[in-house]
Amino acid sequence: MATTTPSPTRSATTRTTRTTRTTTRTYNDAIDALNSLQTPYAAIEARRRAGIRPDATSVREMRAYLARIGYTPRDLDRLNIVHVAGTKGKGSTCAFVDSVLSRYQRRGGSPRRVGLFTSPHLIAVRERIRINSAPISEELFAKYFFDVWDRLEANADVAADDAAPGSKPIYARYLTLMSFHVFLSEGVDAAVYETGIGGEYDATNVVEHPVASGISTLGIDHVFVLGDTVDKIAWHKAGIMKPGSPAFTVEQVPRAAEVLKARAAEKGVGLRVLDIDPRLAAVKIRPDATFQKKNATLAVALAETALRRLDPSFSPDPDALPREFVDGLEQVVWRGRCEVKVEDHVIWHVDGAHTVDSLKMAARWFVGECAGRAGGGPRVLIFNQQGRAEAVDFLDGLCNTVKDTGRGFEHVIFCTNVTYAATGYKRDFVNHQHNPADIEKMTQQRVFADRWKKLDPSANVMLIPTIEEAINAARGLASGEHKVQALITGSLHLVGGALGILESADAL
Ligand SMILES: Nc1ncnc2c1ncn2[C@@H]1O[C@H](COP(=O)(O)OP(=O)(O)OP(=O)(O)O)[C@@H](O)[C@H]1O
Ligand SMILES: [Mg+2]
Ligand SMILES: [Mg+2]
Repeated sequence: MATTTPSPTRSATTRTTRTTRTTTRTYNDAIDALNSLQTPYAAIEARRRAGIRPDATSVREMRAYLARIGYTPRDLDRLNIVHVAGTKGKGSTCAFVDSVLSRYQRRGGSPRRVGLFTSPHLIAVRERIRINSAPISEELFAKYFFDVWDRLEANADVAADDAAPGSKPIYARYLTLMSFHVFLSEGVDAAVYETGIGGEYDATNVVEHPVASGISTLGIDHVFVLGDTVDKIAWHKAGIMKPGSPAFTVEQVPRAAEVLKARAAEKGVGLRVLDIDPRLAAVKIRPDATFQKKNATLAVALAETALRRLDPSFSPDPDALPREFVDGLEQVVWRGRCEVKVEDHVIWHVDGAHTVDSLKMAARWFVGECAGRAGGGPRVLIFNQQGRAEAVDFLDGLCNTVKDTGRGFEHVIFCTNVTYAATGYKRDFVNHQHNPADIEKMTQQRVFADRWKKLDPSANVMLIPTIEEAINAARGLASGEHKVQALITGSLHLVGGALGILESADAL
């Protein structure tokens, strides 16, 4: 083991170096070094102002980094990758596929080991890289993190035309690169990959021969990077379809469907558009909602395709899903999505939705849960979405979906993503991409509050600095026999911080 923590070298994509020098290489050292690879707020703003959008250089750069750590894209074929893009439902679809494959894995035979790569993380960075459904340990994370670090430095000049010599990939790309090293080193033979942003130019798109590609529900998100219309967004997502690999999607809005079809034809890919799988009628999908059945439908097709590749004797039954599929779908664990946690005085509804459409979905789910209960104490919303000005427009659908039931939120709390009142952020949540002054002054939360007061003048709107204090404020609203019915939503950072507090521990 080396005795010094490396400090990040200067690079085209890394602008500030914040790594603290220590003499060990622990998980915390790895997270500090990783955090130093975040593009700082000022640089993001400069790019935005200059209108710089991602292009093919990002995938070329990933190939260069892959070479520096000792792999070729061909090596990735050993991972038998299922690749998923989409605006919403990527993570859920990937979790379903992983859960099904893990059931086959546990039975023995094929696959021998299942990898899952998802983003963002909810509670700890290491949950983005899982083996047999479990986040890799802190020790393993630190080991592979610094392996990659050292290899990048030792081969700093390899493929110098495609990635600046001595540079390191930015945060999400580093984790993508590291996941390949983890999975290849640990003998994973089936891996499920969620794209980060988009598809065509996403770091995961260095994969050339996926076993199957899946495109989940498309809608509007990340407009600065991907474009402001659903057809532009669909173009990016369609970039994960590869000649020679089957591709699947679900019913989409017409403009998105057209683009997917056209790009599939261009690439010579047979794209199948799936209706909700009738075999799911016998499966308890949670939540019992159309969007989740679409995710499950896509997952079934992807898992069947992967299993057929891994085990030539596997043949899907058109009439019923095998036990492993049913168990995998029913018992999947995908935290922070449609979770209910019951305390003495509060029923918490926790969902990481953070787009216009998914927030409406989350609101409908909340209303449905509340409707199932007699009486019901005050309705409380805890909301945040940091650093995205357009997030104020997320509020209309959320407010109206609940209000349309005849009863809106009586109390609405806007807080920042700062976890704790006393100690600030957990290391895994440090985010240099936000303007610290905005968090300090609660600039964004004030805009949210003003909008909500217009949407629902009868609501009691509060601004509270941290997640911890927001949770305590909601608890303080309980009175009498009826429990507070609280919805926490708007951001996975918020939801991850909240789960950590509600479970008074690392909820992983
Ligand atoms: N198919 C869908 N259509 C609309 N909303 C969805 C769909 N699937 C999930 N959601 C909503 O979006 C939230 C996030 O789901 P999930 O983590 O699967 O999405 P994702 O595509 O991975 O999102 P992210 O952009 O955070 O990576 C869920 O909690 C749910 O409210
Ligand atoms: Mg997203
Ligand atoms: Mg996700």
